[in-house]
Amino acid sequence: ALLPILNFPDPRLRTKAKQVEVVDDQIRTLAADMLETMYAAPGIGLAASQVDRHIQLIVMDLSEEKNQPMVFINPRITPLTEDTQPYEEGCLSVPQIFDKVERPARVKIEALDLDGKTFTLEADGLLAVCIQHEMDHLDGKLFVDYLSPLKRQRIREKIAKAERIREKER
Ligand SMILES: O=C(O)C[C@@H](Cc1ccccc1)C(=O)SCC(=O)c1ccccc1
Ligand SMILES: [Zn+2]
Repeated sequence: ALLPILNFPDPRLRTKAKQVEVVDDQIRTLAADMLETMYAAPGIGLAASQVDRHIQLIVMDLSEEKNQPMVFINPRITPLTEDTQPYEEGCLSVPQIFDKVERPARVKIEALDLDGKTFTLEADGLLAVCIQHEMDHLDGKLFVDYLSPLKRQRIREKIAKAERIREKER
């Protein structure tokens, strides 16, 4: 089922996600709903926090054909290098806004899969950028938090204006 995505500056996006205790059918159904919601947006990642479910669950699919879904449960990342790289990020919770964010260029990811089995993954490039962006969501952090206060204020005004226009059209 398609799930509603929370939009900045909704305070619920600032909630810290809790660990998943048991990987059961409820988690598997939520992961499937999150993938469906992500593909429909469209997006390449989605954290449970964005659909107002505050548990440590992330879905991603960086493939062109949108047929390589990845699921991370209780993910932990460790940077594999001090080198950082800038990347133009977007966010399904901050529509129409894109801006550069510096993040560690390579990371090691350790997480549970949908069978509850632990796996590790080394990531660089867009995979490293996206997993770190999603992990921030689970900590109640948004990519706009890395921008200047002035830019963040401008983004709030832009979103508020877009919402006023949508209200009028209704
Ligand atoms: O809000 C999210 O977590 C999803 C976000 C993930 C992300 C994208 C780019 C850099 C960092 C994190 C998005 O998917 S935004 C939409 C987007 O970037 C995109 C959409 C369609 C195709 C390719 C990219
Ligand atoms: Zn995001």
